[in-house]
Amino acid sequence: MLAMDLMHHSSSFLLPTIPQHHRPSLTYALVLLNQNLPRFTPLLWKHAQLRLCADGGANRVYDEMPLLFPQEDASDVRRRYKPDVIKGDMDSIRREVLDFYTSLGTEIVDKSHDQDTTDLHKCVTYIRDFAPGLDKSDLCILVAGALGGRFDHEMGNLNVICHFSSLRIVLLSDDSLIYLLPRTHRHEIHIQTSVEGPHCGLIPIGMPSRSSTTTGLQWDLNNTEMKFGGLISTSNIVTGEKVTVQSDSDLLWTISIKKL
Ligand SMILES: Nc1ncnc2c1ncn2[C@@H]1O[C@H](COP(=O)(O)OP(=O)(O)OP(=O)(O)O)[C@@H](O)[C@H]1O
Ligand SMILES: Cc1ncc(C[n+]2csc(CCO)c2C)c(N)n1
Repeated sequence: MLAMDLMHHSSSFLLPTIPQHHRPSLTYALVLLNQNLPRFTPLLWKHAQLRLCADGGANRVYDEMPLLFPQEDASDVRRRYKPDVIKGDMDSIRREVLDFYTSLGTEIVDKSHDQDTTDLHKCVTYIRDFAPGLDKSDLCILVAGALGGRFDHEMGNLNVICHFSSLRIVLLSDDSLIYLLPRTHRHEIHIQTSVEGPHCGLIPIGMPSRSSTTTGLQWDLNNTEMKFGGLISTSNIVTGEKVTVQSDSDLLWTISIKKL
């Protein structure tokens, strides 16, 4: 059998500066959803080359970014955090917010005719089709405000990372982050112990896993079967700075984010 390719993962986007030697060296795009902005959103914003708001996500940037800089003038903060694109079905963004960012030159993409895909899906499509010649294997899409709200939205957000399984997409809230480990690769996860862990989970998504194997966890899997309704790995603990995962089915990786 051919050896499977290794995929590296690291949450270095949660660090104030991303070390140059870090593998993989990624380009980040940020999508802001219509849900409480994580407190570290300004950091994600700084690391990202492209920033999109999914419909009502623009209200969050408009309303909540100034709250993260209470000592500064709100309108200064709003002008500094100008999204490149607002895309969605436009049923949640407020008129004043739309007018404000339109006047600053933000690109507005109105997809109100599409009531079958979520606003996050629409934003990921935009990023995927942006710069068509560009190799997307070095691209990582950070999604702020993806968890901890309405359950149908949370499941919709998880469905987006499964739908676009060949893209690196990270769902983030104040408390945790989630991404997909495709079965097509072996995975090496570098743990940023200053900002994440130790609680983590591995969840088979879409179909049962007949065999998953890990290293670096307190409760490692050893050729273990996992399925919904049977065993899934929750409340696991990372024991060091490296976790490896290999499975015959796609798994969700989740790890807690430290409150600093
Ligand atoms: N409570 C929430 N929890 C998690 N994600 C959310 C939540 N609310 C919105 N989102 C995300 O933000 C995106 C934009 O939200 P927005 O409220 O504009 O969407 P919507 O489709 O108009 O919602 P609704 O179902 O309320 O009409 C959604 O596509 C979803 O990905
Ligand atoms: C089976 C089914 N369930 C729900 C919706 C509704 N819906 C899904 S995504 C979306 C857009 C949200 O901005 C809406 C309204 C649908 N179309 N099909």
